[in-house]
Amino acid sequence: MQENQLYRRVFAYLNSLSSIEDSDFANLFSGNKSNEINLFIDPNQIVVDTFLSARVYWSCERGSRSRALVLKIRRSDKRKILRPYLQHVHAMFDEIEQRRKEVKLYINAGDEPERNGRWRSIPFTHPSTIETVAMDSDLKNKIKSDLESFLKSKQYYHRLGRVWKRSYLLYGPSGTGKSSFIAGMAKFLCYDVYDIDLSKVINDSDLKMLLLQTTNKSMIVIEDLDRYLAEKSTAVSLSGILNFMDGIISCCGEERVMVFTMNGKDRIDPTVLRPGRIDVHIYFPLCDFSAFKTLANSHLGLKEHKLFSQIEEVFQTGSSLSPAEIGEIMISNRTSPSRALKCVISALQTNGDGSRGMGRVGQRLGESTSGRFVEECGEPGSIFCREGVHTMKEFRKLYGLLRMRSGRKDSMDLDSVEKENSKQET
Ligand SMILES: Nc1ncnc2c1ncn2[C@@H]1O[C@H](COP(=O)(O)OP(=O)(O)OP(=O)(O)O)[C@@H](O)[C@H]1O
Ligand SMILES: [Mg+2]
Repeated sequence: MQENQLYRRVFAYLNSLSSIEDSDFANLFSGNKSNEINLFIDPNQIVVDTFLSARVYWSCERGSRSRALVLKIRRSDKRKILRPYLQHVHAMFDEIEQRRKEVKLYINAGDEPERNGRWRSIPFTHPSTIETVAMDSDLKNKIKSDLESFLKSKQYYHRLGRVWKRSYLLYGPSGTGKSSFIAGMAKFLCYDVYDIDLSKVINDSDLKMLLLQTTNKSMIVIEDLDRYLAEKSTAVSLSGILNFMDGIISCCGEERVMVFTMNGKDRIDPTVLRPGRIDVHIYFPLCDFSAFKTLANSHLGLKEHKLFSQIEEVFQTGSSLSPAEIGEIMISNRTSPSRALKCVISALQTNGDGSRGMGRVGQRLGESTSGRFVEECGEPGSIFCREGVHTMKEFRKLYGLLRMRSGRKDSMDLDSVEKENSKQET
């Protein structure tokens, strides 16, 4: 049921051979870099390769449900070169991968039996990195060193008889950078991302199958797990999720990082959150003054400004918005940093009681035609004013059934990280 890794390796190796260009026909695909064109072996095409002065012939066969690569070697050469040749292909693949250095995003498609496998991939070009996400710098460094020590811990996990995998929960209100951080983690690890859409998973065993079809060195992501569990909007049962996270099936692959996101973990069954299923908890808070300064620097190029003290005071009254909301105000007003800061102040003051709706506010920013900020910012023509923003009152009216206090705890499960770090090999 698992993808034959040798197939993937040979396929990549063959497509890197110059002889593929000499054949009468091949498939042409545009690459990820501009002007890049890739040649892929075509069914019935024969690609010739040479190894230790022997010639070998590859062809590609495609049935309705399977694909195969066929290797032909002269009988007299077979004993001498077959194994070393395949080892050579393995080694070359590692080099190609190293050069490729492109992270892929896999998405689970609906059930299409005529197609091979359930995952579809595209190059993962999300622009976020760990560095571009505004968060407490100590916490960021701890997460980075946790990831680094995971990468180095193969022997350690094996000695313990544990699967070499680690699970992270990113939780916090909408628009606080959880998805962006996932992209940053994937790039930091150079892992492919398998993003599981639970609404497309047919049942528990389908979820297992998806897991079996992921590769090593990959990050498996389930976003909004709390919503799926609360709304029961997936055909997967709670026990299906638990087994996926830590069941016997999760041992069928290694070097996996699992990442789950939630808006809050209060309503989650504690068995989901137990160590092993979730090793590290990372809280993504609403914007505080320090995160605001990071955003002002990255979005407006401001390290200091005379309005900063006023903004700090507003934050001290308990007002807050998500980094997505503040970032959006800054982007829309980036031609005038002072106006951007004034707009941030108005937005924070409008949200002055320190609590806020925690619906998916950040994602709805573009939908309003509210002109409220037009007067407040005195810039009737700006894009931000015309298209960008609801007032917080309007947000609440629309989405404000759920409210939450904007606590600011540094909630990574540091105990477990530190205990483990101290044990891990360097
Ligand atoms: N901490 C942050 N630092 C920098 N940019 C941020 C931060 N949080 C959010 N953003 C920006 O806001 C937008 C939304 O962020 P993102 O999708 O990562 O939020 P999220 O926490 O996943 O939200 P949701 O819970 O609704 O999925 C992105 O464009 C992102 O760049
Ligand atoms: Mg998200």
